[in-house]
Order: sequence, then structure tokens, then C-alpha cells
Amino acid sequence: MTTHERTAELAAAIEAVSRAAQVTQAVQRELVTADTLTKKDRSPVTVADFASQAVVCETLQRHFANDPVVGEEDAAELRDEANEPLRASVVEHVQRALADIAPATEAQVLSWIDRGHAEGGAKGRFWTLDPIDGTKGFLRGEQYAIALALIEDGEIVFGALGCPNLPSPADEGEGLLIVASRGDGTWMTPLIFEGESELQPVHVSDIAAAADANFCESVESGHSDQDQSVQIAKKLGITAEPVRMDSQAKYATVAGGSAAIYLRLPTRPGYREKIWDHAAGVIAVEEAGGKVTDVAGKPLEFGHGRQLEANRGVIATNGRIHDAVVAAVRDVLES
Ligand SMILES: Nc1ncnc2c1ncn2[C@@H]1O[C@H](COP(=O)(O)OS(=O)(=O)O)[C@@H](OP(=O)(O)O)[C@H]1O
Ligand SMILES: [Mg+2]
Ligand SMILES: [Mg+2]
Ligand SMILES: [Mg+2]
Repeated sequence: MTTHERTAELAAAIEAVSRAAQVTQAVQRELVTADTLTKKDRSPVTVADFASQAVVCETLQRHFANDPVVGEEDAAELRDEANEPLRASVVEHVQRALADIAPATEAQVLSWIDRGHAEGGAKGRFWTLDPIDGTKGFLRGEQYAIALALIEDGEIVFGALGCPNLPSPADEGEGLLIVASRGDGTWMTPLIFEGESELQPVHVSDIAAAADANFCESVESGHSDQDQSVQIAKKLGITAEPVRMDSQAKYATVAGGSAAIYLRLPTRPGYREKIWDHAAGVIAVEEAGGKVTDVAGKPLEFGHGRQLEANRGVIATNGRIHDAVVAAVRDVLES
């Protein structure tokens, strides 16, 4: 598939991710309260997760009826009788988001969510979706992302990454939407806006020395080893404090040049990264001129099913400093 044949994918993905963002932002306004964090109440993010997956899958189905989706969520929990209040809230939010399309029934909403059940693999074409990446960031009112990517024969060919709480590139609108198409580049536009909006090109930072880099990493120490990242930064001569940020907003930050490194260092030996946690962010960084590998310096392989079975951890950089960062990571992980 060549670049200019992806205009239909671009239109569908922009529609899907910006509709989903309207839902997640509405849930954040209406259901996330000051008590949410202190009471450890995860119900708002649960509503937003399911509603976002339903809206994205409905949009993809309308544009590409036969495309499978590898999505993080499924509707099994929602179908449970005990979860009627949760189900009603999800259905209501989806109905509002699709009001201009058709009245959605409860059964349809559940079936759209279940469209995310595909297994992926090395052959053929499928989408992968994280309806809310950075669930903890969502609950804190900080960074989260809606991440959608298209994979063909194991290669990411297109990505759309919506970051509702990153600054919008234009005066009008809300949030940041990054789109990337293989061989063609990475662009940004406001995520939620009225009327027309231009796509503006996005490029990685042009620093040539790792010592000058800002780096970003997870907020949660359970998702990436933060003690080892301190040692790696020291080895590279980096003096700037790490930018801790939830979700694939980290990839958006590297793609846009505000940081030159994103480190995700394995914490538990058995953990395998999920393809929806990376696909949209990886193509955004690569097409903006950067490079992404695992901690051993190997390319990420998206053709092994729902997980990155052949990889451990992630290193994303502006490209120029990649080899130096991989070498420092190896030294620290092997010591
Ligand atoms: N042990 C472990 N190691 C690595 N990754 C893990 C682990 N456990 C969970 N996850 C996944 O991390 C996703 C959240 O991404 P981040 O780590 O960027 O977020 S955060 O900064 O830590 O909040 C998060 O995605 P969401 O569930 O969509 O929020 C998880 O899929
Ligand atoms: Mg995720
Ligand atoms: Mg998620
Ligand atoms: Mg999750």
C-alpha cells in the first residue's frame, strides 16, 4: 500500500480517535471527582475504557467492515448482571458520542466492544487499540492517550495517537492528535476542534549528544525500573531530571522533540509488553525521524499476536543518539 492510498484510513482514524476523546473527556468532567483517587474508585476509568473502545470499533466497522481489531478490552465483565449500573453508564456515553450516526442499543454497544477480540499475528491486516492508555494518569487528571494503529503483515503502517491533556498545536481546539503514515511522515493537529484543521509536520529533536537529552519515563515504578534509569542517565552524562509522564504521551513527546529519549526498562522477568501500548507511538516516533528498539537494540516485532513476545522493554530516541543509549542501557542491565 502506498502513502496516498491511506487517506481513507487517515479519515477513519481521526474520526474514531476524536469521537473517543469526546467520550473520555466527558467522563472525566462528569465522573472523576476529588474523591476518586482517595477512595481508589476505578469506576470512571472503567466507563471511559469501555465507551472509548465501543466508539472506536463502531467507527472502524462503519469504514472498514472486515478489518479485525486487537483491542485491550472485552465486554465479558459488562455483560455480568451485577454490573448493570456500569453497563448503563457506558451505553449512555456511547449513545451521546454517536448521536449523529444512529441510536445505539445496549446489544450493539456490547458487540462493538467485543470486536476488539482479534488475536493479531504475522499475516494480514488488523487494527490495534488501547481505548485509554495510562489509566492511572486518567484518574489523576494527568496524561493519558487513545492509541490506534494499523498493522499489515506484522508491520505498523499507520498510527493515530490522541492525547487529550497535551497542549493543542493551534489556538483553537483541545488536546493533541498525532498521526503517522509509513514512508510519509508524522503530523499533528488539535484533537477536538470545530471546522477544518491543517495537519502540521512533526520532527524529533536534532541533538547529537546524549548528554544534552531530556528523557521521559513512566510515572509508575512498577512499569519501568526507575533506579536503573538513574544509572543510565548518569552513564550518558544527562543532568536534566527525567520527565515522568503517563501513557504513550511519552512517544508523542519524543516525536515532537521535547524529549530525545523514552526509556521503558523491564521490571518483572515474565512481563510481556502489549502491542496496543506501543504501536501508535512507535510509528509516530519513527516517521518523525526517530528510532525505537527493545533494550537489546532489536526492532519491536508486532507480528507475534497480542503481545511483543520477542522483545523486552523499549528504548525510543531521536535516532542520532540511539546507539549510545542502547550501549548505556546494556551496560547497566548487565551489571
Ligand atoms: N509490569 C508492567 N510493566 C510494563 N507495563 C505494564 C506493566 N503493568 C501494566 N503495564 C502497562 O503499562 C501501561 C501504562 O503505561 P505507562 O507505564 O506509560 O503509564 S504510567 O506512566 O506508568 O502511568 C498500561 O496500559 P493501560 O492499562 O492502558 O493504562 C499497562 O498495559
Ligand atoms: Mg495501555
Ligand atoms: Mg488501556
Ligand atoms: Mg490496562
